[in-house]
Amino acid sequence: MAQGAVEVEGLSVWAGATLLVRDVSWRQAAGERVALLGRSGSGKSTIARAVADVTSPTLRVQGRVSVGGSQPGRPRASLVAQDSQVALNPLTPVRRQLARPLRSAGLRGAALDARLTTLLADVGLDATAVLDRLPAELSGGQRQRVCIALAIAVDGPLLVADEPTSALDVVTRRQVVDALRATRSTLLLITHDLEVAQALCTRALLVDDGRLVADVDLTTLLDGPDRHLAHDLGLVA
Ligand SMILES: Nc1ncnc2c1ncn2[C@@H]1O[C@H](COP(=O)(O)OP(=O)(O)OP(=O)(O)O)[C@@H](O)[C@H]1O
Repeated sequence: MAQGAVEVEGLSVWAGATLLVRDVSWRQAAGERVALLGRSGSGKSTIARAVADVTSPTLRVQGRVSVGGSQPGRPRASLVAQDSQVALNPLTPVRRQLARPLRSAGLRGAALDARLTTLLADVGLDATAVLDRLPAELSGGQRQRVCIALAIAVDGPLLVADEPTSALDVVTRRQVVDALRATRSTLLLITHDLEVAQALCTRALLVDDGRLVADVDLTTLLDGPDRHLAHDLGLVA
């Protein structure tokens, strides 16, 4: 399997006797960016967390998720979660959290510092303003961007981004979109912002009531023959 290629087969997620995700399957080519779209509560985050293998222990996951190039004992995906507060260690300054994956990749000294600066600049942050702060000392939007920088620093074969731009202003949103595009990672993107989806992806998987109901081209979904689907799922007014 090529580095970053994704195969999801028969993925189901249960909360007790309730089926939250029903027998979902798809494939992504290495480097392909795919949007997961659907109305609120349809199961997108649950699918994303199952793919990233960070599902809450109260849920039962069935099915197979393979990511080409993932290493045994290491996460198969980096997750940019909706709640950036949870993703970061509250007691550790940003510098140490971001430096950890870079050190694992062999960076030290001036090369490490330079990478920290460019990583943060790519998400629109000034390194001197954030590196020595704790997550709680940052604004919500700054924290969200640190999470994205962290996911990019990990440089895994797959990036799963759950509403990565929802807390950001228009200018910062554009910077984050550019940073995500620049990673060249395979991306599974969850968003309610169709402009962001279009800026990053050409393909969309549509989710309704825990099922995958369509695998479509985003252009035909928003402006072409599949537009009725976008209406039915509440993606457009
Ligand atoms: N740990 C859990 N235990 C029980 N039910 C859960 C759990 N996590 C999610 N659910 C339920 O699963 C369903 C899907 O939730 P999910 O967060 O995946 O939806 P979503 O499409 O990402 O929604 P949104 O767009 O609002 O973020 C919801 O009905 C939710 O209440």
